[in-house]
Amino acid sequence: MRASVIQISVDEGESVESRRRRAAGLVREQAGADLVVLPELWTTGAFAYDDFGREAEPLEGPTYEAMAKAASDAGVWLHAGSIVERDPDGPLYNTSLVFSPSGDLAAAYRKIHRFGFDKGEAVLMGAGAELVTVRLPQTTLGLSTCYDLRFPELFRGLVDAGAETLVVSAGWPERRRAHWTLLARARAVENQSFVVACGTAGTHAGVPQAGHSIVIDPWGEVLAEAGAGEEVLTVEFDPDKVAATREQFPALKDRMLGLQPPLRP
Ligand SMILES: NC(=O)CCC(=O)C(=O)O
Repeated sequence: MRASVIQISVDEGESVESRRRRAAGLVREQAGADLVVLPELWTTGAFAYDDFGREAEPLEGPTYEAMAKAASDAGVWLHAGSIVERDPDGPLYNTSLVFSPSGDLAAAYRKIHRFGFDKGEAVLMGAGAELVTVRLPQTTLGLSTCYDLRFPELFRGLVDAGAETLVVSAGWPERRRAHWTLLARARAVENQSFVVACGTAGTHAGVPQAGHSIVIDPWGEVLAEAGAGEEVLTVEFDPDKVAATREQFPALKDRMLGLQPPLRP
């Protein structure tokens, strides 16, 4: 299986419209890949909170249109990263879109863990409530977005739902790059799954981005890692390695579910 991870640069100097055109062009160039992945909120930038309201779009808005067409032109499964979704009956959401090679929407995932504590995304957006997996011919994807990476129970839930390849679409800052790499590898090892983690390059809202998109196998080995700048990371991997790893080292079978808190303080 061949995956292309598009670590696009998100900088204020470029308009959203221009970046949308460029992203669509980069997706088209990946014809022949099985899976193409874009990062979180690459239209506005994950930290450009002041732009969220202005750039919010309906689910089937301009980014949806451009990405559906790019997926079908390239004939690839496309995780199109996330958009600021304006729900007509509710708040804004940080919503990831996955398209099939015919350009049909296969899944939408609303980010569950919002970043910012008591500001930014955490107050500007609503929280998703549903885990989302997507069945591809070669593997089952489990979807997550950026800050979700810090919450292992989300990934365990995805594995319980059949995920074998955990996709992390992110806009992770350079300041915490060590956490990004460490957590991505931990999620791969503890879930005996591939991790395909796509971040952004560039600087927006004064926040330099980490880049360093990374693809990790179920044993925790790094198959490919990007640098800091804009880059398309291409990697081949064997999806059967998930079943083989889980069989050879069946740690997932030793889970002790329903542990109780101590009886005495
Ligand atoms: N966009 C995000 O979710 C940022 C997450 C982050 O910076 C962190 O977890 O650290």
